[in-house]
Amino acid sequence: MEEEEDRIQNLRSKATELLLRKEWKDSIEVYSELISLCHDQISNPHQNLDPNNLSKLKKSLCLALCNRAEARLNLQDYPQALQDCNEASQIGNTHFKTLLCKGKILLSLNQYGLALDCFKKASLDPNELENSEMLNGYLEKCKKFEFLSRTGAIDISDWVLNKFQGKPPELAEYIGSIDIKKSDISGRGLFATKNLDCGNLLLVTKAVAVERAIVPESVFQDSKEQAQLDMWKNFIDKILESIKKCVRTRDLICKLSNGENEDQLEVPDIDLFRPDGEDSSTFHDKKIDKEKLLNILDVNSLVEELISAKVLGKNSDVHGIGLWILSSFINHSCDPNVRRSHVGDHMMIHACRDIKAGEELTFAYFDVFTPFRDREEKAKNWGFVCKCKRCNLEKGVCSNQEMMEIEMFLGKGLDNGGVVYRLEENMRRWMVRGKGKGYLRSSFWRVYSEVYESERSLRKWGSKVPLMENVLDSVVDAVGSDERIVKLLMKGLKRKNGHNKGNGIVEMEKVMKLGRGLYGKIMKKQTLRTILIQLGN
Ligand SMILES: C[S@@+](CC[C@H](N)C(=O)[O-])C[C@H]1O[C@@H](n2cnc3c(N)ncnc32)[C@H](O)[C@@H]1O
Repeated sequence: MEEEEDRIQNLRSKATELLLRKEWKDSIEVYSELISLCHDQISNPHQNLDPNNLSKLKKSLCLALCNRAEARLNLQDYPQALQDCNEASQIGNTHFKTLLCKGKILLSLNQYGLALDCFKKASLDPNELENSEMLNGYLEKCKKFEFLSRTGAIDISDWVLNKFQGKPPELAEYIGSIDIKKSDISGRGLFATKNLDCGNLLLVTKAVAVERAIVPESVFQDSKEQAQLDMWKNFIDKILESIKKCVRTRDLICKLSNGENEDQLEVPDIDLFRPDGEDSSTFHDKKIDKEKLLNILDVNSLVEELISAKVLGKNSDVHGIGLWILSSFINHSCDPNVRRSHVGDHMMIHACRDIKAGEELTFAYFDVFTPFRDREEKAKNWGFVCKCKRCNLEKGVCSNQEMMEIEMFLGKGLDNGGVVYRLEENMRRWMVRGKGKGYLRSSFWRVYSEVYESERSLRKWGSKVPLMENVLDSVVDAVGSDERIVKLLMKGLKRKNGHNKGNGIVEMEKVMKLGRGLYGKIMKKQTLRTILIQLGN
C-alpha cells in the first residue's frame, strides 16, 4: 500500500513539473498513468481502504483529471478535455480548478451560457478570493459573448477606425433568423425565417480552419501556383487535425455536400450547428474517408474576402482559404441577396438588400459583374451549371446574334461608349425591362463604368447613353451593393459637387444605404461614412 502511495506521489510530482513547463503532451502521458493507478486502487476489492485513504485517493484522481484537462485544453483537444472535467466533477462537483477549466473549455467551444454557469459556480468558492480578479475577467467575457450570440449586436467600428491594425475584435458565434431547407436551386439552402432589412446580420460563424499565405501578384505564375498548392495542402492538414480532435466537427462536416446527388441529401436541423445546442456525446463515431473529405472541401471551401484589403487596398497579397460549416449551405446566385465579410477567422453574413421571409439566401461564389459566358465558365469550374434567375434570363438573350457581336466587339477594344449605346438600343428593341436591364448592365459593367469614369467618353456619348445614376440604381436593384458601384457613385458626387464642397445629404444617404448593403450594420454611422469616403478617393 505504501509502495503505491509513493508511486502516486512520484507520478504527481513528475506530471506537475511537466505541466508547469508547458510540455503538454508529456504531461498528459504521465497524468494518464497516474489516473489509471488511482482508478485501480479505488476499484480494487482487496484494498480495504479506510474512508480517509479513499477520500485522499479520490482527491488525487480529481486533481489529475483536471490537470490533464488543462493540458488537453492547451492542445485544443476540447472534447477529451471536457470528458476529463466531467469525470472530475463527478468526484468533486464544486472543485474550483475543475470548474475554472471546464468554463475555459466551454468558452473555447463557444458554449457561452454553459461556460458562464461554470464561472459563476467557481466564484462562490470562499477559498479562492485571490483568484477573483481573473474569474471576473472570464465572467465579463462570457456575459458579453452570451449577449452577442443571442442578439448579434456586433460593432467592429474601433478596429475599422484603427485601420484594421492589431488583433481583429473577438466575435461570438451568432445564428440569426435563418433555417436550412430544400432549395429550388440545388440540394439544400439557407432561408430567411422573417423579413429582413438591408444590412441585417444573419450569421457569424467561425472557421473549422483557415490557412493564409502571402502570394504576391508580381511573382511568376509557377511560384504562384506552388504557393497556392502549399496553402491548400496545409489547409487540408489543419482540417484533418480538427476532425481527429473532435467527433462533432467531423459529423457536421459529413453533413456537407460533396457535389454528388445533392437533391437526395437530408436536410439537417439547424440546431445541430448551434454551439450551445447538441452535446458532442449525441454524435456518432462515423468514419469519413479521405476522398469524400477532399470532395467536400472542394465543394465548400471559400477564399477569404478581407474587408481591409478591399477598403484600404492593403494586404491584397494575403490569400486565405477556409471552411465555415453553416455558411456552406448557402447556394450561389448571380443576383445575390447576402454578402460575406471576414474578421479574423469569423465569417459574417448580412443582407445586402431587403429580404422577405421564406426567401432563399444566396451569395456570389465569384464575380457577378462579368458577362454570362464568363460566369458560365466560372460555375463550371465550381462543378455546376448556375440555375439562378439572372442566368436563366441571360441564357436566352446571350444566344442572340447581335449580343454575340457585342461580346465580340468587347474583346476588340471598340469605343466603350459605342458598345453601351448599342446595348441600350438593343435592350429597347428586345423589350428587356426592369431587373433584366440591370442584369445586362451588370454583365457589361466594365464598359459602362469606363464610360462613366471618363470625362472624354462622357463628352462624346453623354447625350446618347443613360444617366449614370439611373444605370447604377438598376444595377443595385439587380445584383445588390458592390464596392465598384459605391466608388463610381462617390466619384460622380465629387464631380457634381466639387472637391471641397462636401456631398449632398440626400446623395450621401443613398451611399450610406449602399454601404450597409456592402458591410452590414456592424459599424457606427460615422465609421461607415469614413470608409465609404475612402473608397471614393
Ligand atoms: C457550398 S454548396 C451549397 C449547398 C448545397 N446546395 C448543399 O445542398 O449542401 C455548393 C454546391 O451547391 C450547388 N449550387 C450552388 N449554387 C448553385 C447554383 N446557382 N446553381 C446550381 N447549383 C448550385 C452546386 O452543386 C455546388 O457545388
